[in-house]
Amino acid sequence: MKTKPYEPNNSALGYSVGVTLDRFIKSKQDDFPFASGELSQILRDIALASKIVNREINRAGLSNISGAFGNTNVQGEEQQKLDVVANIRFCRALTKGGEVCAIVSEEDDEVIDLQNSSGKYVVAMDPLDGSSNIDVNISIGTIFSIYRRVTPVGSPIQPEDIMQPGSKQVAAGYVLYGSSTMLVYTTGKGVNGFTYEQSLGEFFLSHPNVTAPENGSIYSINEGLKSQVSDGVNNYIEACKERNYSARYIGSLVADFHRNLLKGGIYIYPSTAKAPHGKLRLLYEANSLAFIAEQAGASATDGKNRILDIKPTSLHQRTPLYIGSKAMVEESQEFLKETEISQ
Ligand SMILES: O=P(O)(O)OC[C@H]1O[C@](O)(COP(=O)(O)O)[C@@H](O)[C@@H]1O
Ligand SMILES: [Mg+2]
Ligand SMILES: [Mg+2]
Repeated sequence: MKTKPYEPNNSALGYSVGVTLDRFIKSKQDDFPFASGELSQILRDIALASKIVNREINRAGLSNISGAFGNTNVQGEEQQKLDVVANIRFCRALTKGGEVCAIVSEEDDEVIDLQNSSGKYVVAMDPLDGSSNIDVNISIGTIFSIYRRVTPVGSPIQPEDIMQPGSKQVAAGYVLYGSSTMLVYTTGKGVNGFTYEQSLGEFFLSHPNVTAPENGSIYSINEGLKSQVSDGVNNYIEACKERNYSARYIGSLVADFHRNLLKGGIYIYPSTAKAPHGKLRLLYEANSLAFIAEQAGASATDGKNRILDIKPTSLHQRTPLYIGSKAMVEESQEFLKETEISQ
């Protein structure tokens, strides 16, 4: 029998759909720290939940899951129905996936123990970030960090399994529900971004090996906080203005971070008079994005210390955050030091 190798005539297609997230994960599995397939499964579970959440978000205005849930979470913040829905979807996917033993979620005051005697991983997550933007059709996100538990698999979960510094993350990522939906993640070997093709129900590699510009000309801060923040922060923002930098602030951390990561810029949520430890959460906002930032060549500090070096002391701990292009983060720290010295 005559045979021939498969040689598709790609010019007939017009475009190639490219590499799916699933294939990409498989092709990179050997890069993973423990390479047994469990971490790959967690990433798949997160991708699956994000597709469901994406669908819920898209139709929120037409369904009864928009608006407030009528409850406040442990942070004293009003929960939106979609915060609750997203939390359930991600927790369910991670439970059914079978690789996770515990979940830390913004929406749950305590650690969720999945009672999974074979789960080697702990996930910390902000199921829906930027929830004040849900009902006004503005970009929102999901943020996640994955850690390997440190105590023996099968034994009861211990605080040291949960309270690990960000430098111990084995993977982290975010999903941006924006003008298109994207999943961006790292396993400590660079950062890759995938765009969701809704009609095919698949994420495709669209942003291979993301690298952050060394410097930038975008600054992102809630300027309504001006009277509450330090002189150092205000002086740095003034310097940005004098250079005609662009002010861009969406109010969804994932969206603000993503833009600055690709275009070059800095996102600042400093300590304020009302929130001396800042507003953002270390375990499932700052750590995840700091890991991605560093893997892309950017950086993240709390104004003094590298975010990834901070040893957490409480589950929903907050931290100031200066994150983005290396040169901008460094310069902002110089402004903070100068005012500290002159005070
Ligand atoms: O309204 P502010 O104070 O500028 O806060 C905005 C920040 O708060 C957050 O919304 C907090 O996230 P949640 O929506 O997950 O609580 C960030 O996404 C965002 O950057
Ligand atoms: Mg958030
Ligand atoms: Mg949230």
